[in-house]
Amino acid sequence: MKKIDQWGLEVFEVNQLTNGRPLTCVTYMILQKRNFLETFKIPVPTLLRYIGTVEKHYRKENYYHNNIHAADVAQSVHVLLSSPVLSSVFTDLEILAAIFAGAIHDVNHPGLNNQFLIQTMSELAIIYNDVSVLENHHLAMAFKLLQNDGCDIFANLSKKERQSLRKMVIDMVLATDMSKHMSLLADLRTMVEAHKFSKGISLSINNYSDRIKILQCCVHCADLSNPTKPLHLYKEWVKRVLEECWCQGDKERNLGLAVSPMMDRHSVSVEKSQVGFIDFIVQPLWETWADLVYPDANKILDALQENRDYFNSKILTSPSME
Ligand SMILES: COc1ccc(C2=NN(C(C)C)C(=O)[C@@H]3CC=CC[C@H]23)cc1C#CC(=O)NCc1ccccc1
Ligand SMILES: [Mg+2]
Ligand SMILES: [Zn+2]
Repeated sequence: MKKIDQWGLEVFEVNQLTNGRPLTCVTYMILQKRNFLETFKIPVPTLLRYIGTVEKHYRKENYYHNNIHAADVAQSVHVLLSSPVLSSVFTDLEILAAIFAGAIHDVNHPGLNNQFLIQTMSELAIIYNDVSVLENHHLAMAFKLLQNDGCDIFANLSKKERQSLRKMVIDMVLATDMSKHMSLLADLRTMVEAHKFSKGISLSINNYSDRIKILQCCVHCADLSNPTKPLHLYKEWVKRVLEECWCQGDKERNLGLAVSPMMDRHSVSVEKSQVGFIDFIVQPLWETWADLVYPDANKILDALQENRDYFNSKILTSPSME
């Protein structure tokens, strides 16, 4: 139980121990730990039925975008929102929404990215008119499953709470679309700069757009947290994400489509691209988040630096080793 509060939970072990139900286990433990089952009158059987159904709708055949990733993101959100700097900032409803968003944020992911779905004019791209196709699908699926018999975990929330939670979850999951990354990061930077002037005053944000911005970044950070975890976990995620990308690359090649650089198993240097991923995407986001919650995320930032140095050192040695 106490491990549920730690950064770097052995989520692959949890997957083994739970016979492939890490999401159900982790989500239950988090809500239990936060006493949300009482606060929001969520009956345990209803929770297990709903989250068990959601877990089944994550595709186990995906190397990366599966229920283990969902459990990892939900638990990472839980730890990030436990940051002392954020302790009295968010309401229980906002925290419930963020953990729920983390748990469902990739449900029924096809193991293909938006670009592929759009280029092949897939059913999903037609339904969502090429706009955040995957992210809209994950949301629609998650809320649809709530309507299954005995699955409405939010049945005992007030109408107002249900509407507010639904809006926040939609805003958070849509923000996990990487095409939104740069604008989200720019907004977070602006907020952190503004906050620096109100030195010392604890993070007091009273308008929805600033509050949701931080929650969106929290879920986005959790979604991009692989490089900040203990190296053995990070390496397992790299293996999985590349395997999934290369499967897509193979499909693109077979369809005569241009193979995106990251998807080509013959071209990518794993180490070089990981360093690129950290330098261009992960580090800028995490140093801004670490600024916001200073000093609570310093250890995470150090782990990121160590992992980057590890992959960077591998680049320097591999050419000469060949
Ligand atoms: C654990 O590694 C990873 C974990 C996740 C991702 C994700 N990438 N993207 C985009 C950035 C291509 C997504 O939209 C995915 C869906 C949502 C969030 C992030 C996901 C990429 C890698 C990687 C890598 C890797 O080795 N070089 C590839 C790379 C190098 C430089 C810049 C971008 C990618
Ligand atoms: Mg996603
Ligand atoms: Zn994800």
